[in-house]
Amino acid sequence: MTDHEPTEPATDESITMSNREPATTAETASDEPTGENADADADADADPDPDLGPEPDPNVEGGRPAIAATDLSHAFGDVRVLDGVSLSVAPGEIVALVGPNGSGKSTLLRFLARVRAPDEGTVTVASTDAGGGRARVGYLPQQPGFRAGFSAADTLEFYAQFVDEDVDVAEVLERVGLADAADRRVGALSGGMTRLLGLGRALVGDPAVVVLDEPASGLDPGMVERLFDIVSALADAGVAVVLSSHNLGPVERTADRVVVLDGGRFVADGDPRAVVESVGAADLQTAFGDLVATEEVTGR
Ligand SMILES: Nc1ncnc2c1ncn2[C@@H]1O[C@H](COP(=O)(O)OP(=O)(O)OP(=O)(O)O)[C@@H](O)[C@H]1O
Repeated sequence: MTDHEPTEPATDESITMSNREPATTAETASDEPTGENADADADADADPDPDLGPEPDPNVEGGRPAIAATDLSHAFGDVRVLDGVSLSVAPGEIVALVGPNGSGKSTLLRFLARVRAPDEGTVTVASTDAGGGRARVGYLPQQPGFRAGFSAADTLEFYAQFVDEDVDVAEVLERVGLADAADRRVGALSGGMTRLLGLGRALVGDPAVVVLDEPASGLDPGMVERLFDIVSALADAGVAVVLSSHNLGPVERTADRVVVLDGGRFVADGDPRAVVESVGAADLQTAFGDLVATEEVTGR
């Protein structure tokens, strides 16, 4: 840490989450527009017995999911966003969540990251080691926010304090393509670079589950490819990855599984080829248009 040590967490939702500790930005701040921070207190409700981890699932490769969401339902006022969706993700699996604007992807990802709890349903994350290691989820929110005055490296050093593992911040910055920007003030980073820093923050401490909300948004084509390469490398290392994206080309090439969310439900769930073939489409982009009923942002 340098002499510019951050004294408080950044300004958005969290990062690498641990059950009950550390006290991260999930508890202290949010990008939620309606004062939902109190919901972070409901994390325990979302994960009633985290030490046990998810139940074995015969549909999941290897038997036991890294993360399992069961029967999640949620409404914002009159708007029912999720209607009984369940999702299990195996270690090393890449699940891409796609859907129209406003279909509830970010909401679902927040539940998976356990920065807030759904009205109904549970989210359970496997412990990182069978003997009772804590269950952690690395999370990139849709709009990562940081203290503008600190450097990229100092920012990750700050978050490294909250994990047990030794963190090589330079290596994390290298992984996400920000090695040359290590000493740059966060306030001077471009939008895409800020997102990459958010990705780096999600990877601090090598969580077994990573939840990425539109990680490719705002990245140039080369960085989009690099982003999906990073995702593939994470999966190869056994990390369960759940991401949302509107970049359907890279999603089709990279994801093991595509889940299409529309109308509060999953309207397709399978490997990209199966989803494309299920509607006789040529590619995922075309299949997406056939699968989703929403023709405009309707508030759902
Ligand atoms: N905190 C909130 N308060 C009230 N309504 C909300 C809140 N968060 C989301 N919503 C509503 O829930 C619905 C789903 O929003 P969400 O951000 O999850 O969609 P999304 O699929 O991630 O959209 P996009 O692709 O545009 O990012 C929208 O109608 C949105 O207006």
